[in-house]
Amino acid sequence: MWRRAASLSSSIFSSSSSRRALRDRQGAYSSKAMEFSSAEPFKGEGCLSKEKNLYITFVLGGPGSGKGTQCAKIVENFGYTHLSAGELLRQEIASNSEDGVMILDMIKEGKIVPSEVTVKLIQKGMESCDNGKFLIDGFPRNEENRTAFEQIIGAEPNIVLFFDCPEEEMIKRVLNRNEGRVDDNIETIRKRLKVFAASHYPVIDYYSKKGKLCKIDAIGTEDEIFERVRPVFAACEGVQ
Ligand SMILES: Nc1ncnc2c1ncn2[C@@H]1O[C@H](COP(=O)(O)OP(=O)(O)OP(=O)(O)O)[C@@H](O)[C@H]1O
Ligand SMILES: O=c1ccn([C@@H]2O[C@H](COP(=O)(O)O)[C@@H](O)[C@H]2O)c(=O)[nH]1
Ligand SMILES: [Mg+2]
Repeated sequence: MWRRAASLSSSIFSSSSSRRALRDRQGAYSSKAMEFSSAEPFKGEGCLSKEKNLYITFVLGGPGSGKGTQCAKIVENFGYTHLSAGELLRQEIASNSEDGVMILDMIKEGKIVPSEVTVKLIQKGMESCDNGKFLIDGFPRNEENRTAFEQIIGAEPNIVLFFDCPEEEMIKRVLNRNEGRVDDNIETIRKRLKVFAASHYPVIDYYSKKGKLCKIDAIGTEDEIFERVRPVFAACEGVQ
């Protein structure tokens, strides 16, 4: 399940020297599956609270691959804060904010909203929370999202989950979702799948090369899939 695995808990860093310090303090991941080094979490400078130790998981996968469903189980079992980028954007539309109309148009077309807008919403979500353990669901969707997060938040994910699901299964799940989403129709799903295929893989590749990617087979029942996810978080307990 693990290809290699995650670095340790980080905090947020605004300067390159503190980033270097983080790299120095982050222990190398043992080659033995799911065994983390025991280095202490790093408390550094950053745009969020200096007191907060961050442990960030990016949760990636195509539309309908089960990210939200599995995040709910991780929250229940391991006490993370779930920030779904799509949900934050939908809340922005619902609040009639300045960007709401633009965001709605992008979502209807399955396009990726400008990074700055999404990262600011994620930042707000992270700031409003005492817990430093975050699941950031459905983000980053492309390389530009990824670098914007690093620049604005000043942090990298500790681990990246990727729910690997065949297209036919994703289409079936989205069409059965029945939550009234404007993008849950076959026309928009096809567009979302195209965008996913074109932009997600460079991000996945990037984290794979950094040894942070954990690819999960997303076929099976929700509980079966969670049993593949559980050891990832069980292994992180005690190093956060
Ligand atoms: N393992 C599973 N088997 C069958 N259906 C599932 C499974 N996991 C989730 N679902 C259902 O599939 C639909 C999509 O799941 P979910 O909303 O978790 O996906 P998602 O990856 O968050 O999608 P999106 O990117 O569109 O938000 C939901 O209706 C959910 O109940
Ligand atoms: O980082 C993001 C996340 C989402 N979007 C837009 O929202 C929809 C729905 O996202 P879900 O993750 O499926 O809830 C997505 O198709 C994009 O249009 C985004 O632009 N950036
Ligand atoms: Mg979702």
